[in-house]
Amino acid sequence: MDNSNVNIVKNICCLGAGYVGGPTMAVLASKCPNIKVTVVDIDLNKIAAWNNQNLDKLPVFEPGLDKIISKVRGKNLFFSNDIEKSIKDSELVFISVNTPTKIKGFGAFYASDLKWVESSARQVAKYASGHTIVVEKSTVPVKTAELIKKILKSSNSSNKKKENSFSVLSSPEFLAEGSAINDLINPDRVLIGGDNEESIKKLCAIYENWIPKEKILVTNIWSSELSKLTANAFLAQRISSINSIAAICEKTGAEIKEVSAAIGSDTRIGNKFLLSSPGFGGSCFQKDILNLVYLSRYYGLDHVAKYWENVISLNNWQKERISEVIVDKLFGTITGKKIVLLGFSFKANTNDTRESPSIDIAKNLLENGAKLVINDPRVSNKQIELALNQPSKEIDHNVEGIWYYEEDILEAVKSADAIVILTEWQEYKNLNWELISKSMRKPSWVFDTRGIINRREIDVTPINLWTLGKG
Ligand SMILES: NC(=O)C1=CN([C@@H]2O[C@H](COP(=O)(O)OP(=O)(O)OC[C@H]3O[C@@H](n4cnc5c(N)ncnc54)[C@H](O)[C@@H]3O)[C@@H](O)[C@H]2O)C=CC1
Ligand SMILES: O=C(O)[C@H]1O[C@H](OP(=O)(O)OP(=O)(O)OC[C@H]2O[C@@H](n3ccc(=O)[nH]c3=O)[C@H](O)[C@@H]2O)[C@H](O)[C@@H](O)[C@@H]1O
Repeated sequence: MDNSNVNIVKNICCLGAGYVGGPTMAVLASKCPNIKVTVVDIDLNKIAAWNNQNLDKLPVFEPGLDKIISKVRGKNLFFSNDIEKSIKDSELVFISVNTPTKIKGFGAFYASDLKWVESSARQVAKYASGHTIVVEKSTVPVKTAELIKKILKSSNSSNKKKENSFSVLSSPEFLAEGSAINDLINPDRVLIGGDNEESIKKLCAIYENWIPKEKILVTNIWSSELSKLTANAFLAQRISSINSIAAICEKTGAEIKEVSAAIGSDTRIGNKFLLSSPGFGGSCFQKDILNLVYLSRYYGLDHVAKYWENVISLNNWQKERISEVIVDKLFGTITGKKIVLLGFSFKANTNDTRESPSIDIAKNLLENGAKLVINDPRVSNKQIELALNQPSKEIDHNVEGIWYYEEDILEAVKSADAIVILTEWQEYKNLNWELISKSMRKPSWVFDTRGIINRREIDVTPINLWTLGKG
């Protein structure tokens, strides 16, 4: 697209300072020094945390993020509570707010709750001045842009004095947590959906500051919205597919890593996203598939809905079956047994625990009376308490179904019956198994749900090793 004639956008506002808004705007600001970027949020504590001088206290842990923040914060990147002024001053507003699954009302447990998107659109309608480009960055159901357009339009008709105009674009985000900075700097593609050519050109011109033109795809707005849901559904489907095969490996003596390598070398299949695991977590895969299921049902496509719903049921089964394997190997009962969980975030290199498989597995083990010791290099005791909905409690020999947090792994494993590796943190790849084995209760077990342990290092100890997807 030829953008040579467009007026360059100089002020951008982003509504939502979360896992997407924060890192995305930090990279955008660092690549576009002439654009002033202001990130706002209704959560005042979050904005305060983004402004914290101690970069270890940023609300999002993402490798490389602290360096970028230290370079651009206060120069052309600002985190602010002043939503009104930030919108008023901006020619372009990104909506990057949460769109979780509804938990009540029509469509509960399937549809996305769009109340935050709606409130964002209302804020823009109220405070914008002049022509404002509104860009959906949140993942939304197809046709959400219509809702945003209606809200923006109605604000004009209800306020005769205002002479604002709006155009709405979709530009979904494809970053993955833990690799967000690299994903934002070198994306496979950037997607822009819309019908207002002038606005599309302006957004293209921003991205072209660092992204090659050929990677910027322009589609109609509904294709853009649907592509985001589809991308996540396909990625999640690969994980459920490989996890289903891992279960067959365990029964037959095949090895999932070998199978993944064998099928992944077929270029039509590709070698990425074929790691078996305790199941996919994160705030989006399940939510976005449920959204697709809801959409399919809405349009009477029951077969399509069932097809995608099975990706989630396999994922749920994976977490359950791992919990069952643990109980089974520990002589059918874990009541009062000390089990160490290594990893609570849903994947390595993030402090995010949303929908982490560790949550369901921990809950299953607690229900069965285990005494859990939980370790994670980036997740705090408080986050785990919230996720498990149960306060931590020092081990009491008379109480079952309790857990506590332990920073020191060697301390955690003392007298433990089992260790379960749930997140593939680098810290867990090079543990001293000889030392660990000495302080565990015998017979001791290690359950490796990520396939990260070197079997030879365990073989020289008395530990029994169970590896996911290995017969
Ligand atoms: N987390 C991820 O890796 C990815 C998320 N997404 C999508 O991006 C969207 C945002 O996700 P996250 O950043 O993870 O959510 P988040 O929950 O971390 O952040 C959303 C923020 O928006 C704020 N907010 C809500 N309503 C607001 C309003 N009216 N004005 C200003 N701020 C408001 C919330 O207080 C919250 O801090 C979701 O739709 C998600 O599906 C897309 C790609 C990757
Ligand atoms: O919309 C979103 O939120 C994002 O969702 C995912 O990103 P994310 O959830 O951050 O992380 P992934 O790397 O996709 O991992 C998701 C889950 O799948 C698991 N996984 C991933 C890859 C794999 O081979 N096996 C596997 O079990 C991970 O451990 C994790 O629990 C997508 O990869 C992003 O493109 C998308 O933007």
